Amino acid sequence: MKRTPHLLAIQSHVVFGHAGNSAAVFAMQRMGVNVWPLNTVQFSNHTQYGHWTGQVLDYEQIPSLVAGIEAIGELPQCDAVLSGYLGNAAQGQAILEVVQRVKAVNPKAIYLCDPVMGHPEKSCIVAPQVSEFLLEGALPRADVLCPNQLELNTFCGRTAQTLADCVEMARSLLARGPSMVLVKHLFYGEKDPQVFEMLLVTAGGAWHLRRPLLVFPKAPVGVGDLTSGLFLSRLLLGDNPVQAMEATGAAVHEVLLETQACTTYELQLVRAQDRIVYPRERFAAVAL
Ligand SMILES: Nc1ncnc2c1ncn2[C@@H]1O[C@H](COP(=O)(O)OP(=O)(O)O)[C@@H](O)[C@H]1O
Ligand SMILES: Cc1ncc(COP(=O)(O)O)c(C=O)c1O
Ligand SMILES: [Mg+2]
Repeated sequence: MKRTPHLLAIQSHVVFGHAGNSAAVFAMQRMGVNVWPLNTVQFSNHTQYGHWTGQVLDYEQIPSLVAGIEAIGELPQCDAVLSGYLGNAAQGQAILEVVQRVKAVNPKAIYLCDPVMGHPEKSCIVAPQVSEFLLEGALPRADVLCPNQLELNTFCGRTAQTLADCVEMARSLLARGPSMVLVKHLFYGEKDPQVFEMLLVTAGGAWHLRRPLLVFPKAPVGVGDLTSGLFLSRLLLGDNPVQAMEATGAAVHEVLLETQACTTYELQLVRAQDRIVYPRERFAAVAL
């Protein structure tokens, strides 16, 4: 029997709605992965509502919780660490310690970093110094990096104008640490406004995926977290990076179609659960 992979997911939790672990955990479990959620914050709701209540986890809890798992002998089962929304930069350093610990007991384990940097225009609020941590601390240590366009631009210190720019910029990150970069959403000067585009770059090549751009009164939140979580899940389940990108694009599209049909701001993950696993449509990644 094929072993079920285990994944330590370190990102936000929201009591109401879907962002961070609250967007990704259920979908990753539905895809067939054992998820160990470790919540960096517990907020009432995601920050794009403009106000929220709740707390940031004390950063020392992160290694402490992982030490607890190690003490019961289960840490070597951990196949991957995912990090996303951080409550502060100290949590980031704590996660790097955890990655080191996991790799010490399972050298095959991978670290996927979704570098959630915040987006003041979208009211995505992230603590100060988190961006510096992601640029200096996380990038060199990540095996897989899943930025959105704004985050890619920040890592590279320039704004992409063309698709060729995006490819070049993502490739430049391969020299700085990760062996794989998935840009979850491309946005550049010459972009076709009718399509939603993703880009995957590895040492072996670059692939471009196009799926329909859907119209929402207010863009749903948590899409990036869902994308990173599903991409890592598919890799752990044995997909090659291109297959993982295609499966992820198709699954996320199904969630967004259901969300659009229900006219809700929050992602319709529960209603779309079967289609996350068995999407009706596939979008082929094209080698560039
Ligand atoms: N097919 C789509 N049509 C329209 N908007 C989309 C689509 N897929 C994702 N989005 C929106 O695009 C934005 C970008 O998401 P993405 O770059 O994946 O990550 P992040 O959520 O980290 O910014 C999100 O606001 C999301 O709601
Ligand atoms: C608490 C929390 N977690 C995670 C995110 C990241 O969400 P996204 O997947 O849209 O990048 C946000 C965005 O506002 C947030 O408020
Ligand atoms: Mg994001």
